[in-house]
Amino acid sequence: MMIYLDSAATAPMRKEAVAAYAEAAEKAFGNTQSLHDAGSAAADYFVSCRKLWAEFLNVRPDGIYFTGNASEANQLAIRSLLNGRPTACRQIISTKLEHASVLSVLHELEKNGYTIDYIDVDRFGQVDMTAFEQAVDEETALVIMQLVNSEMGAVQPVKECTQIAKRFGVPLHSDIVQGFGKLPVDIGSWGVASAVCSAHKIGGPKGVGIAYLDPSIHWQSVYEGTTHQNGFRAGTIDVPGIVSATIAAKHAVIEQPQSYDHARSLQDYLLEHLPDGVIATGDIATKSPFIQGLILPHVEGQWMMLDCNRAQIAISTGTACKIGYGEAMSAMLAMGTEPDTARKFVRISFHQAISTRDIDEFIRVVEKSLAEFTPSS
Ligand SMILES: Cc1ncc(COP(=O)(O)O)c(C=O)c1O
Repeated sequence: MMIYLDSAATAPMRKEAVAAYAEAAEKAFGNTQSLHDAGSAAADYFVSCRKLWAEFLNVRPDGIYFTGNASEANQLAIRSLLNGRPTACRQIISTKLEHASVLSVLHELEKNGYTIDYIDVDRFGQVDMTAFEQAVDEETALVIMQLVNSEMGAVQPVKECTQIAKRFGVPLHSDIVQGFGKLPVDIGSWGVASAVCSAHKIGGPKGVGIAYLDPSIHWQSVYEGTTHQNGFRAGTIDVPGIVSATIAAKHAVIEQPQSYDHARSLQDYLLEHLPDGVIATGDIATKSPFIQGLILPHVEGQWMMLDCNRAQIAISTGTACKIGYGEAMSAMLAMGTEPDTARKFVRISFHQAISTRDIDEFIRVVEKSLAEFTPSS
């Protein structure tokens, strides 16, 4: 059986989430907009899911929206918030460690007259808070700060950044995809304007994104004339997918402290047994233990990934959304890593079913690979 060390790309579905999908697909197949009983049954499920997500995030239920994935949720939340900001505010503050779905929106916004201020990060991926504080002012339109970086696992101080931004009346959007259900998350008390989660990273189905938009903040839909979800997102609502995502989230939230401890023990075990010459990236004391970057001594990440795959171990060379575009190590470059070193990067990521025996097997394959592939070969 495959040893799956790539949960940051997507996690296996929880069996409770699969069962919940099947049940809701039968009982709640109606269109939530329909006025007959089938529509009402679907709408009831939808309303319950909104309430539950509001509890998970500690926010108001009328701020919860569902989308086709977190990439779409990032895009819609960012654009909806910007549409509600004064036209004179044209500066956006973020970092180069954001997910591709955010970086691509920023790229488009830059072409449309916004200035993007990418705050420097240190070699561990931590945002420079002095530079951040100096960059925000009344003319800032939006701050975009992810919670956990998907390549290195660096955790950003989202709460502190939100407080600083709020002093100037600036909203903050946070992509919490790699943090929700893994680290303690309290969106309500952090005070962020918007946050985004993805169901498939926590054992839910592919194709469900969750967005929170603070209902007290002025935002404007990117769609015209849609009556779905308060205009935030157009289209018939995927109730079975949302029910399944909600059940997955419920389990992830309940199990979060144990999952964290488990990931931490796997990370520590891996670091104690690292093969000679392999360097662990990130600040172990502050990073997410669910994601571990490794720099190999003389082998390219792509090569190691293929070698592991031959041994039935799934790892990755970075975020799945960028692979194939020659940018897999862009986060590392932002952290000041040389391109040659960045190419020797692999990422492994953990979930509940991984054991230290799986880590032993991974180490054995890496050691064998490194020994076989000498620089002169
Ligand atoms: C930090 C982060 N944000 C957003 C996404 C996009 O999630 P989805 O696959 O639901 O679009 C990912 C997935 O790789 C991610 O790691």
